[in-house]
Amino acid sequence: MEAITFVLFGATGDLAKRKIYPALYNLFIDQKLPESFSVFGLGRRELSDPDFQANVEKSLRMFSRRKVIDQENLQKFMGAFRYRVLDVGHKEDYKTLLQEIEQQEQEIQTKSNRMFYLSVGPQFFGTIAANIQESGLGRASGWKRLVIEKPFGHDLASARELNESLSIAFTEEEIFRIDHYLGKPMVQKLEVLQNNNPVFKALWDNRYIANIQITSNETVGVEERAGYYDQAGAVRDMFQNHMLQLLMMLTTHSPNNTTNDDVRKKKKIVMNSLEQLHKEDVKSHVVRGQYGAGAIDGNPVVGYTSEPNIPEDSSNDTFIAAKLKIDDYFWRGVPFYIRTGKRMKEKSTRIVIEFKEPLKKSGGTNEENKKPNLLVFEISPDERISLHLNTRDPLNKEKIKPMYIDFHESQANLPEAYENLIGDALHGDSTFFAHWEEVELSWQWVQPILEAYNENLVPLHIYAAGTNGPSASDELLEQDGYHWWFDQEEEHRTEIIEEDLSLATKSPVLQ
Ligand SMILES: NC(=O)C1=CN([C@@H]2O[C@H](COP(=O)(O)OP(=O)(O)OC[C@H]3O[C@@H](n4cnc5c(N)ncnc54)[C@H](OP(=O)(O)O)[C@@H]3O)[C@@H](O)[C@H]2O)C=CC1
Ligand SMILES: O=C1O[C@H](COP(=O)(O)O)[C@@H](O)[C@H](O)[C@H]1O
Repeated sequence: MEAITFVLFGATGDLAKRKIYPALYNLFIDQKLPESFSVFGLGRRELSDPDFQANVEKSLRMFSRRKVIDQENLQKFMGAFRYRVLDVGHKEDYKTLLQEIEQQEQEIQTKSNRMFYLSVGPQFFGTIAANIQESGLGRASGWKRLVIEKPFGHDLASARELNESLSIAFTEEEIFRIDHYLGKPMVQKLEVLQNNNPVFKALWDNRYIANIQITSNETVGVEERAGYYDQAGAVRDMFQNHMLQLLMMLTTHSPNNTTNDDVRKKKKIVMNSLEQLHKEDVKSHVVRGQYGAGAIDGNPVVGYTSEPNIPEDSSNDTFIAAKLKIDDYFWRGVPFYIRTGKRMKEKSTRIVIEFKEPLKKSGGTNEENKKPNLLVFEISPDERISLHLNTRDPLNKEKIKPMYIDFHESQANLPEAYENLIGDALHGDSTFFAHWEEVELSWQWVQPILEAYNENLVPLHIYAAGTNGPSASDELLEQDGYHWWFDQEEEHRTEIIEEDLSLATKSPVLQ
């Protein structure tokens, strides 16, 4: 791999500490960084190189999935890090930085490949891009790339404006928009699972699928992010990006051996086929919620408007459930229910595919226990694929008994989302990054919801912390004859797992 200079804006920030340094370290240990790799960390505060390196080491010890034990490797890794003061608005800071970077590139006599990672607030993106361009930092003799974090805009208009400002200095191929859900190992498997397993591929459409449910529930509240979150809400923080990306990754129908361009094209097709909501329809398709006081794991927690720095009269959304439809050959008629919320009963990100029930009653069997077939992708906190089937109860031949086929991979050895994504960006592979057209189409779909919220056309349901959200979200499915799977059925499911462990040798297991 060619030499790379990694220029990190926001090197003293929370994201760098919790995600970026551990990801780089794990890539280094896995020998996925080039031999010649240097990091210029940037921020306004004064820091010496040794102090900066000590901070990086602290972050590895706190947040890396691998224990830092090998001193020799650690010293080698640390040797790549230096820190420079740069205020994003000070043009002369960029010039000084350019001189330093050029000097170093000359020392190792290599082509200049520069990756600019903007781990700073989005209000700085445009200024930084312009200054990179103006200072000459963007004139690399090799490649240059820009990695940016969400939020990408506040609505459709601001996202477009932001994109224009980045285009001054970077082409679309050079921009890598991070959506960390796309880096999650299970999400990266969805397309491969579909394409390489005829049993899945054959069933992947409206002939066999009754509905699809995509959930990302969290138990945490707003935490220390009041300033950002009270302006964003669940719709911007999670739905417009992560949730719609999950929908795209699940529903694309791609040929085998797809290139990243194919994946992006297919995702765009899905977004273009989404039935557009009008502001007036939002109320019947979207449930808006905000958590009130309640309990998480038995511990009392305050409601959203009593959280520090949240205005008492805030009508910000901390929960959203929506019903979507994709009007294309494969998905016409299949409802997609998507929800995400804070201060929910459990932390769980999962996709549940509920299959249709075309089979006639099998003669003589008591079908009271019969359940629809379900295919479940658990994305986090654990990774698991499970298939729910019906079989004969060996103890009572007249009865149907649910059976559960389960594949579980230990998270411990899996790379983290940021590791996957930063590794891909260093290699120039943009498959698991959000293309501008997807981002624009996502904002376009969400825009009527933002407007309806703004004009108070959608009621704000207060739900108790530690529950499954407002009952209106259950009604969204009930009116179509469905329910959210696993909200009420936790015990039932645990029971099945335990029972099936005893049958493990008899049951087929997806491995
Ligand atoms: N933290 C997280 O988990 C996540 C964060 N993000 C996004 O990542 C970005 C960074 O977030 P986070 O690390 O939490 O933010 P922090 O507030 O923790 O860090 C902000 C960083 O920006 C630097 N900075 C601020 N103003 C300037 C300036 N004028 N010139 C130069 N540097 C400046 C700060 O350095 P200094 O004070 O030294 O100038 C600091 O390093 C944001 O866009 C956020 O939305 C996205 C997903 C998750
Ligand atoms: O991007 C964000 O994601 C996290 C949830 O991520 P997960 O990987 O833990 O599911 C969320 O807490 C945060 O509000 C949001 O900005």
